[in-house]
Amino acid sequence: MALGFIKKIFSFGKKEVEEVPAEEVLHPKEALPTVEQTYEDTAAEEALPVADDVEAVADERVEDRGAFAEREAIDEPAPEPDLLPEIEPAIIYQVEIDVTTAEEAGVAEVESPPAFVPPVQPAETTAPEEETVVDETPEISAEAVELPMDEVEIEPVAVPAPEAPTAEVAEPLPTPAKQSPSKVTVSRTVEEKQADEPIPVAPEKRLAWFERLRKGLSRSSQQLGDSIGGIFTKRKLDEDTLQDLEDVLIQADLGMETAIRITDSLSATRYGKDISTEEVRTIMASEIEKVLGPVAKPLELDLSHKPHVILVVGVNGTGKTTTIGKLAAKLTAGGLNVMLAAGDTFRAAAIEQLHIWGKRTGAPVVSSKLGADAAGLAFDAWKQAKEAGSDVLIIDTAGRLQNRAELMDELAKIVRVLGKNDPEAPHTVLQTLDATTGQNALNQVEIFKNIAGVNGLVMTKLDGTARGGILVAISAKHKLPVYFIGVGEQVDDLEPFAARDFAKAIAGVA
Ligand SMILES: Nc1nc2c(ncn2[C@@H]2O[C@H](COP(=O)(O)OP(=O)(O)OP(=O)(O)O)[C@@H](O)[C@H]2O)c(=O)[nH]1
Repeated sequence: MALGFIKKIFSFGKKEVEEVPAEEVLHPKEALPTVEQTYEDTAAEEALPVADDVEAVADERVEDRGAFAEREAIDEPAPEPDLLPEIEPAIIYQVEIDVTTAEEAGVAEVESPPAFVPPVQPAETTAPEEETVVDETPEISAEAVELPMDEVEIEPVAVPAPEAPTAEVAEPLPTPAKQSPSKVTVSRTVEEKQADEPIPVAPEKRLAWFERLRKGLSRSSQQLGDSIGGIFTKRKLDEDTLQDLEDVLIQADLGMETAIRITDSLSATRYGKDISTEEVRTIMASEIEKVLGPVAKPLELDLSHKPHVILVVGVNGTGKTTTIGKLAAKLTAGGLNVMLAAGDTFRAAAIEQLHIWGKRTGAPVVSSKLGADAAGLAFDAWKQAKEAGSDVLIIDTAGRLQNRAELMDELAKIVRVLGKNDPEAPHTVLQTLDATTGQNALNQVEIFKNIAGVNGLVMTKLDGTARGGILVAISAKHKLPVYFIGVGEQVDDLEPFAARDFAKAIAGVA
C-alpha cells in the first residue's frame, strides 16, 4: 500500500493522542473573511464593556504607539522561488506524552526558584541597522531544565494514501536528533536548574498549580456559591428559582447557552423538590465539564512542515510573550528545536523580554530594530528557522485592541506573508486571553479568529482574580481548542487545559 501524504505529530496534553487525519487539522487560513467583512459582521455587535484595567493598560500601551499607523510598512515581499518548500511525504508519528499531574505524583507543594520577572530595559536609543538579529548565545541550555525521563515512543503509523496521487513509499523519517529513545513525561512540577545561581536559602512554598487555579477562580466560585445559597434557602425547585439561577449563571459570564443547560439539567431531575447548594454545584460542574470537554485538546505540532509556525496574538498585556517563553521551555524540554521571533516590534521591552526568554530556554531569537515591519520580521524569521532546521518557530506579535482596524490589518498581513513561505503557515494561531477580562474576551476571540485565523486559545492569569466563567461561554460559542492555562509568571506556570479541573474549580466543587 503506497503511503500517502501523512504527518508527524508532536503533542502536549493530558489526553492520549489519537491519529490526526490530515483533513481534520484545523488550518487558520480556511475561508478567512477580509478585515472589512469582519467589521461589517461585528459592527452589529454591542460594543461590550471592557474591564477598566484592561482598557486602561491597552490604551496606554497603544497610545505610545501613535506612530504605528503612520509607519511606512514594507511591501509584502514576493516569495523567492527556492523558498517554496517541496512537499515531501512524511510519516505520522504518534508521540505519547503523559502529563503527570502534581496529585498523581503525590506532590502537594513544590519548591521553586523565586518568581522570574524579566527586567524592563530602557528603550533602545540607537536602533541597530536594518537587519534581523539572531541571538544564539543562550546562557542556560535547555538541558538545564530537569525532567523525569522514561521513553518517547515514536511509532511510524502507515495510513492509506488519500485520494492524492500515490507517492513513492517514503522511508520513515529519522527521529529528530535531540529526541533520545526515552519517553518525556511533561511533569507539572518541571524544576528548572539555574546553572550557576545558588539555590535560594528559603524558597517560598508554592501551591501546586491546581491549588493556584482554584484560588484564582475562588472569587468566581464564591460569588456563585453565595448567589446560589441565596436562591435555594428552603425553597423547592420551581420556575422562579430556575429563572433566578439562570440570571446568576449569566452574570458569572458562563453564557446563556450553558446557563440554560444547567437549569434544564436541574429541572429534569429535581423539579418540585428540595435541593441543596452542594447538589446545584455538582450539577453545574458536570454541565460545565460537558461544554469544556470537547475543547480540552492537546496542542498538535505538525512537524512534517518544518518549521511548524505558531503565531501568538491577543490584546495588550494578555501574556503573549510570557506564554511564548513558557511554551518554548516545554517544547525544548521535549527535545524540539525551537526558534523565537520578536514580532512585537513596537515595544522595546517586549523585544528584550523575548531575548531573555530565549536565553532561559535555549531558543535562538530573531529580532529586528524597534518599529520595523512585523510582517517583514516574520518573513525573515521563517527563512532563518528553515535554514537552521528548527522544528518550531514561535512568533510574538504586538498587543492590539480588536477594534483597531489598522492594527488588525497588520496582523492579517503577517498571516498572508507567512503563507508565501509555506501555504499552511501559520499552522497554529494561538490567542492569549486574560482571565481577568470577562465579557470582552468573547468579542476579542470573534475578531481575532476572523482576521488572524485563531485556531487555539490560552487563558492566562488564572492564578489572579480570574473571571474564568467567560472561557465556558467562549468554548460554547466558538468551539476553539483551549490548549493551556497560565497560572503564574514563572516558566513552569503553563498547564495543559483540563476540563474537569476547571469545571470543578469554577463550580467550587472539591
Ligand atoms: N499572575 C500571572 N501573571 C501573568 C501570567 N501570564 C503573564 N503574566 C504577566 O502579565 C504581564 C503581561 O505579560 P506579557 O507577556 O508581557 O503580555 P503581552 O501580551 O506580551 O503584552 P504586550 O506585549 O504589551 O501586548 C506580565 O507582567 C506577565 O508577567 C499568568 O499566567 N499569571
